[in-house]
Amino acid sequence: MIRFDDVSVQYEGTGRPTLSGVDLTVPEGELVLLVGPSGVGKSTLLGAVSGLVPHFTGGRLTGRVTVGGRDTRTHKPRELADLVGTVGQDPLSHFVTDTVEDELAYGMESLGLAQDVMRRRVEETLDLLGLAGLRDRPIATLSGGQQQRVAIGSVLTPHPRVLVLDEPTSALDPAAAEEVLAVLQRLVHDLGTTVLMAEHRLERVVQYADQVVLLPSPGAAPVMGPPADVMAVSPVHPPVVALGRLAGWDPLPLSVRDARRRASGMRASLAGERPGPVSGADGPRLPAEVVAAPRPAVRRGALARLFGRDPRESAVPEPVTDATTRIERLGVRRGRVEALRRVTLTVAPGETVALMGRNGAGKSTLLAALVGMVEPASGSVLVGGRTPHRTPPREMVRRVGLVPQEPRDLLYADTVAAECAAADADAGAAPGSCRALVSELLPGVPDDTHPRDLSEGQRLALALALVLTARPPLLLLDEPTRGLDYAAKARLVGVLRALAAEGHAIVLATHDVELAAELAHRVVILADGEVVADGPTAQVVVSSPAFAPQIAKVLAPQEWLTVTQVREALGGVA
Ligand SMILES: Nc1ncnc2c1ncn2[C@@H]1O[C@H](COP(=O)(O)OP(=O)(O)OP(=O)(O)O)[C@@H](O)[C@H]1O
Ligand SMILES: Nc1ncnc2c1ncn2[C@@H]1O[C@H](COP(=O)(O)OP(=O)(O)OP(=O)(O)O)[C@@H](O)[C@H]1O
Repeated sequence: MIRFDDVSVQYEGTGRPTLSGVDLTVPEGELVLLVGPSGVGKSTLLGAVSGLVPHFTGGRLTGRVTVGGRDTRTHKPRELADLVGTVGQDPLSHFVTDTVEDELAYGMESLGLAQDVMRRRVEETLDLLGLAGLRDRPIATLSGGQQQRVAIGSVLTPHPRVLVLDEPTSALDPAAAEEVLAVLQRLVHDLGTTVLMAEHRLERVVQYADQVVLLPSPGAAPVMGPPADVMAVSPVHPPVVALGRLAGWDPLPLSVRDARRRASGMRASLAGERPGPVSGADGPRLPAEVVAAPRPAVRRGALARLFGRDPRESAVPEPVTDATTRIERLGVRRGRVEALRRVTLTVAPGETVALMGRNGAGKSTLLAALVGMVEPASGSVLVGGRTPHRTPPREMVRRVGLVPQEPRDLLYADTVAAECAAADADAGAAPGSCRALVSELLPGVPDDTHPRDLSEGQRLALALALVLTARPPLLLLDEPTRGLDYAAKARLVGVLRALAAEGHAIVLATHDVELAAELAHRVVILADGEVVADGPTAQVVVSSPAFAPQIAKVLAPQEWLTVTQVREALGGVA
């Protein structure tokens, strides 16, 4: 159904091709998963199928890509619309209408489908993706995960024969991700739809794949095969595969269920052991330049963007008195929605708290309240002794830094180097501090690249580095692992642990249960705007089918959370 014949893609201004001599066949009616490290060219490969590469991205494509027999170089994306449905990494940039219902109908309207067919499919899709309650909502007021569901729904309604999905579950809560994957699997099994999907969170998807395509490194030939075979050699793999490799299980397990069946011996060997602390397994990994920098910090450009004001005017340093973040009986309204209700929470210096909960539960709203971007309807918020929404941004930035869900919101310069130079200057940090952080988080990001041309993971690494350069006492991260591969995630964990050890308080809103297990001292679960659980990570997540990491599910009722803990307890080597 999809064929690549000797395909290479090279972007302008880059020294070497991103894809080189790719030969690949995706058969009709299969779900094929595309995996590989951040920035390796997954989005580029998907773009060549939907025709976005090179028509919209620029660069030079040689060789031939055909979908259902149509050459994507001679057919514009518009001329493939009846055949291929595409969801990109940034749903916001794809929306063409204003409301949920209109967006679901748009693709069918452009294909000229009959009114009654359109009506029926919109209703079906609203139900299928849990969007019925949001049908009249302006898309701009939806949470990140709600938007991602609309983006997926809008490509399903025209019933294309081929679906091309770039990280379709990156903003979804664990249950929503399972629902979406079940829908995709049904399309593949019942309608013979062909699905080509890139995803970093392999723990969510690998068990659904018929075949896996691995791009091992930029420009290298892809490796394609049955999931277990590719996982045996892949540098990116989910925790159950890491556990299987550690134990030498053959065939490798791909799902929690497979691993549980194999794990009785391992459970017995671990019975007398107690899980070590998850944090602290790796030493601190802050680059020297950053550790050496004095702690100050105004991130001017970024703040002007976030707050609509430039906080440069007279940044007079003053001591931060109360370092504990205190939220009491906080209520926040957004439009007609009561986004937070009676939320009480404290975060002490040195503590890392993971905020979890379904899409739309209020996580981003809580982070927005901590930086003063939304105003409480009731209750109080204190950060560094100040009430955020009443405090000038130039004073708040010395107390709190936010990496938003969409990293693009922080980027405004023309090159990576210029962004970093500005961040160093704003933070009063040693020149090179920000750059060292980018390289630490994701090596291989070129200095002169325009931030617009970075891959999703590279862009996130840059945004993280910009905020981390200022080393704010309270660091807020909204879904910080979107687009990051496992290695980049491990490096992020190292940097954040080092910051926590230095006394920074960290709050991360995340759907990434593996990240929470690795990093968080405490997990707070929000449901419909209220706190429904708040406690030590192991206690909160181990008993939760939605929020438990894979290792906890495999080894329950024992309280193991990560492969590193198991490896250390068994005293073995991976
Ligand atoms: N329009 C462009 N112009 C120049 N370089 C680009 C462009 N688009 C992507 N690149 C570069 O090509 C490489 C591959 O990017 P791509 O987005 O395909 O990677 P990816 O595997 O999807 O990454 P991620 O997992 O982080 O999403 C990156 O180094 C990126 O900086
Ligand atoms: N401007 C707005 N007008 C109306 N409702 C809004 C607005 N902004 C957010 N909401 C609603 O407030 C609720 C909380 O949104 P929030 O973005 O805090 O959720 P979240 O937990 O971060 O979700 P996700 O996991 O999807 O990112 C959602 O139901 C959302 O639709």
